Amino acid sequence: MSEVNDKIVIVTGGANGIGAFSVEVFIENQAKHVAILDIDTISGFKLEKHLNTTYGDGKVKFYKCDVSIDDQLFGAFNKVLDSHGYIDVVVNNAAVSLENSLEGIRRLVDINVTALVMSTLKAIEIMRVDKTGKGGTIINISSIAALKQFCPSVFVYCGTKSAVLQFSNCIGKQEYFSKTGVRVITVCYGPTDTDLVPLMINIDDSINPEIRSNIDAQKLQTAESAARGLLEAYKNGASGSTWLVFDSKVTEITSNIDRAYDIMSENFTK
Ligand SMILES: NC(=O)c1ccc[n+]([C@@H]2O[C@H](COP(=O)([O-])OP(=O)(O)OC[C@H]3O[C@@H](n4cnc5c(N)ncnc54)[C@H](O)[C@@H]3O)[C@@H](O)[C@H]2O)c1
Ligand SMILES: CCCCC[C@H](O)/C=C/C=C\C/C=C\C/C=C\CCCC(=O)O
Repeated sequence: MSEVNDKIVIVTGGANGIGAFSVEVFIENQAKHVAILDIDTISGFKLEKHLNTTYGDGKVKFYKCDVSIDDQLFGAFNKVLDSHGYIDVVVNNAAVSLENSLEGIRRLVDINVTALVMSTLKAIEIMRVDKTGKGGTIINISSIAALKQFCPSVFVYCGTKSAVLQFSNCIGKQEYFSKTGVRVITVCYGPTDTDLVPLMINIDDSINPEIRSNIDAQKLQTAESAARGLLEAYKNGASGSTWLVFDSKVTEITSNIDRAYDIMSENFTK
């Protein structure tokens, strides 16, 4: 079981929603420090103040950072390293869902996929035991949207969450983990009550009413219960494992994913 005690943690998109509760759950469980990387300065500074008042000065620091801009992302990692000497855990949580313009779709892919890949690679570089690191954990946030073929839906958003799942599972494989000592775990949330869900809007306006009514019919778990599920995955997950946090219940679904890939590749020769 992996402990949170004394860990230096980064949470991207940690100013609101599930990310904000994830920050609190790590602090509550004795993390040494959590860095919030987010573009939302108002919520970020407010959360920093609230958590430092509740848990003690210096426990949390907000860094204004657009994760899709490499200089800002890597700059924030370097500041955390300069201040604390190490990074133990990175939760790649930042994402957007609004795909109602071509420009918005490009930004969505940049944030949901490219930034998450860059952050993962940077974190591995810092933490890998076969270089100068001492190991660590990366948790990449995917979704039920990667596990089911929703239609109509926000198709690009669903594609980005599948990319997160496949990338994280491949780079998290035991063969690579045994070299780097850096666990990569994927957490897929089910529908959760945050600002992201109302912003699921397709570029094809003709399908938006159906998307909306399908989503409105859903029971949403709370952002806090989603974050508590993340902690369970952190504590118990092996590298390359996948966890579903749906309706406030946490289930390891690694064997389902492996079975699905076995089926999809059954006619391929090795
Ligand atoms: N809410 C759900 O139903 C649900 C379900 C499955 C998966 N997820 C995933 O959970 C994660 C958290 O989502 P949420 O629902 O809490 O969303 P949210 O919109 O409440 O929070 C997202 C946070 O990311 C930040 N962010 C957006 N763009 C950024 C950027 N370029 N750089 C830095 N920060 C940025 C926002 O400012 C915000 O604080 C996402 O990866 C999302 O895809 C959410
Ligand atoms: C991302 C899926 C959007 C699906 C909308 C669609 O019309 C189908 C809905 C059918 C059932 C809805 C069940 C779950 C989806 C609702 C919200 C998912 C949030 C997932 C996420 O934010 O990643």
